[in-house]
Amino acid sequence: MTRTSLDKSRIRFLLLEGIHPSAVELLHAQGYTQVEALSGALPEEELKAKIADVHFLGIRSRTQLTASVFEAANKLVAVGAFCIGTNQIDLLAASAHGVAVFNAPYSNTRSVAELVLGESILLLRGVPGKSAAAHRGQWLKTADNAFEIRGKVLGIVGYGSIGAQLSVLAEALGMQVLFHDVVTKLPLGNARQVRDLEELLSASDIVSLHVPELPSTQWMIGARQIAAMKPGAILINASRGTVVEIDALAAALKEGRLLGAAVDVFPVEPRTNKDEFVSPLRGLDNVILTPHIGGSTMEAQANIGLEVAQKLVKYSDNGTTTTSVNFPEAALPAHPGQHRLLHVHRNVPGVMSEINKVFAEAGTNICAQYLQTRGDLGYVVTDIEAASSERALEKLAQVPGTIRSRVLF
Ligand SMILES: NC(=O)c1ccc[n+]([C@@H]2O[C@H](COP(=O)([O-])OP(=O)(O)OC[C@H]3O[C@@H](n4cnc5c(N)ncnc54)[C@H](O)[C@@H]3O)[C@@H](O)[C@H]2O)c1
Ligand SMILES: O=C(O)[C@H](O)COP(=O)(O)O
Repeated sequence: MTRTSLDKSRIRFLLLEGIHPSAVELLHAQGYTQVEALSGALPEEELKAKIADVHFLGIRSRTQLTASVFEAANKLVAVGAFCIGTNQIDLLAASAHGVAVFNAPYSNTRSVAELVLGESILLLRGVPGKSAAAHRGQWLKTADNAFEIRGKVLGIVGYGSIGAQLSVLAEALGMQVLFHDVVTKLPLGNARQVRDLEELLSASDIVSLHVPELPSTQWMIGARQIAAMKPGAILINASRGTVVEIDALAAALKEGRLLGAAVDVFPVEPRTNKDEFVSPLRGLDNVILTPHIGGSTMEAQANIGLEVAQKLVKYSDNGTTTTSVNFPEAALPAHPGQHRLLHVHRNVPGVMSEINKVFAEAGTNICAQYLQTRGDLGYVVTDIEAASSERALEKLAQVPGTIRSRVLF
């Protein structure tokens, strides 16, 4: 088993938001025994108090990692987002504190696409309303406003991992797929990229949103865009709650301008399963409301638990940062018999020469050295003989521009 400078039994992991037990099992199997796993997200002040002693933090979409949280996280080495989205993390603050962030970019793609397709079929048949009525004792047997999915036009906004997967599944059911993306994308199957959002909205029977939370996607579907949709169309949002103006959607549904909607993500979501869900969409029978469970399947969660825990272990054990969302990416080999110095610094001229001066002045022989940069961040990894590492680490920490340094052996 690889060792780290800090004994593994002293490295503390905090996992929030009900991360799948596969993560804990993997961490234990790799020798990390100090793992605390909690079921919900923590309010900022509680999180700040708790994070002070934590080396690795695991979260999902609910935990807000603000600059102020990173300020309080003196020992934090890395964050694992056990999900796709990383909009809940201030990535600039993470980088400024030398904290690497990892996520699971593909593990729940299929789960979201399947949910959206299922909801599309149910909404086209008016099932949510008919089911709600049946629960109240009403028998709404009618073909009015009930349609097959075959031949309908699906408009996908954001043709990334989820949008593209949905496109393939939808075509298998006989749908015609249009998509809008800010990037020109190779269409899969017979899908077609349209000129702009307006064209997609006016041509689609179902519009499904799959964009990340960004300043450019905030409230991108408001009253004007909903008015541009076909009368009787369906809107599905399983992306982020800030993408749709929820009051405008509620108004269109109440007025019967849309046939229905399915919403999985909300501008404000309860922090835990014990908190109340409040939304203007509550009580509308033609709306499927789900508690942000697009990616919540046993398959996806078990895979995500393993994938992200593995990334954290690799970074902890040997410094590898492959697929990090904010760090320079370095795929590092093993370093048997040598000590490995990891140095995170501001990417400005002169830092590398200062670092190598430290080794030259101490007469330290460098066995291997790897450098990667990304934006303002530089990451240099140097393997040296064991005898010189303690002194070298001390000196490296004093190099101007240093953000963080540690040693692995
Ligand atoms: N409901 C859930 O449980 C759940 C699960 C997984 C992901 N998500 C959300 O879904 C989002 C999409 O996931 P993904 O894996 O497909 O991401 P992705 O990065 O693979 O794809 C996003 C696509 O959106 C496009 N895009 C960005 N800005 C756009 C804009 N203004 N207009 C049009 N297109 C734009 C990008 O170019 C990209 O092709 C995630 O960021 C996350 O927020 C939700
Ligand atoms: O970004 C994601 O992967 C989804 O929003 C799922 O988030 P969750 O892990 O909090 O369910």
